[in-house]
Amino acid sequence: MRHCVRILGNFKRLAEEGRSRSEYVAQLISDIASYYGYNEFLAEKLFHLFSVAEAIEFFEANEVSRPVTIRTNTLKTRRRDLVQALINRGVNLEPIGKWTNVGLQVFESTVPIGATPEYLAGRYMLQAASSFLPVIALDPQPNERILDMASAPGGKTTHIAALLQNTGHVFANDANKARTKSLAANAHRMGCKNVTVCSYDGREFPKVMGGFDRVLLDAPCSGTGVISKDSSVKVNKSDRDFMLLSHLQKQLILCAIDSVSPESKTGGYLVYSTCSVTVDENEAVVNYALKKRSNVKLVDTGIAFGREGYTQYRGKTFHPSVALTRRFYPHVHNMDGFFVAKFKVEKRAKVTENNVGVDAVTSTVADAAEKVKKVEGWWFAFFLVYIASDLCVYVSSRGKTQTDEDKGSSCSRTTQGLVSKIGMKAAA
Ligand SMILES: C[S@@+](CC[C@H](N)C(=O)[O-])C[C@H]1O[C@@H](n2cnc3c(N)ncnc32)[C@H](O)[C@@H]1O
Repeated sequence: MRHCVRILGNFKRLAEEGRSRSEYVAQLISDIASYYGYNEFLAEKLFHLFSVAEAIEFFEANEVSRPVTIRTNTLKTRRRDLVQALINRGVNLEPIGKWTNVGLQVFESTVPIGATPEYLAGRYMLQAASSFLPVIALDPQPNERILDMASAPGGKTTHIAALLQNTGHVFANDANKARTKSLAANAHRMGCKNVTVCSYDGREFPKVMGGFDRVLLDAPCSGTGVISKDSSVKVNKSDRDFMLLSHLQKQLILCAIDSVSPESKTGGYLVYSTCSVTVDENEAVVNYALKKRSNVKLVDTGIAFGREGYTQYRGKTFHPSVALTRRFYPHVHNMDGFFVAKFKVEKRAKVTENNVGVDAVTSTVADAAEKVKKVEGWWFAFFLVYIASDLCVYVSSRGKTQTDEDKGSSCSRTTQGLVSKIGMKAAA
């Protein structure tokens, strides 16, 4: 491996005659796969995210556990008081960094950190540092109505509830009903009185409920950012898995966007996050959302560190604003691999009577007009838009404007207050 890395670092001078760069790269990927125990497909996918030398750092970092970190529950205590209580029990800990005023890193402990009286009393949550980031980006404001679309076991839900100081309302949803038990238990333990737990496929929103000030979509993902915690990811992911995940994430993100109220006085934001580092699950999903929903734009995440998202990757070009998204890596930030994007949702430019899927049609029409304009000139483009806008009104009135990818998502904006009808369980 070292040999290949050295040669690829100075190919012109060091390569053997007659051996191409791609031969060395293929050899290196195969060596990485066998040395670190990945299937070759995933080793290659992850390798291409970095320069050669950095790829090795990434694979090495995945072999090492990340620091144990906890989040102070400000509904029950102050960080200073928690530190004192835990020091008294023989825990050696200190603040994680300047970017969080609730996080603590545990260096060593004479007691199990997940079973102290302070833990059982809900004064803190055992939580990876990277998991703080989406909630920092979400930046919930008191009295807001917030949807956590894929929320179990509730690390981020309980963080949101704490930032709301138990005001407003958090709807904590997860499609997996069994997982909502630990979510409800965590909400209870942490003293969250503003959380309602529900179990829907996220793609049913906003049909079941909409009009949220902010939505967090911490999406189901491949987990390529948390390999140090779950090494099974190294061998159990195939090309098909990434295709299916990306497809689901695209459906979910459109529903998440449509669940945000553009009229919100204090918010109107969506945060999309994953604990994966692949482009298919991150920039490609965000870029898809930008294409499908003309009423959203990416904004700064408000997180002071992290690498910019890719705007170009292996022949794919994304919208320039995708640079506003943030990537976090184990070998760079000493935290799990993570991705965070923040969208502002604005009012739709064009509203029809039933407001179903209009954007998809108008943007397709606009795209077509743009192509025609180049070939045939302005007059023909105007003619096409005129005809097509009639078609748009016709199609949207029939409610059949969604693409295949949109279809499973039930993303109509028929927001109704169905809370009493949908069998929700109050967590507190
Ligand atoms: C990354 S985990 C969420 C972690 C959680 N946000 C936290 O901080 O504790 C992704 C979650 O998505 C849920 N999920 C998978 N498919 C879903 C869907 N179609 N709709 C809603 N939730 C889904 C999974 O059950 C899983 O709990």
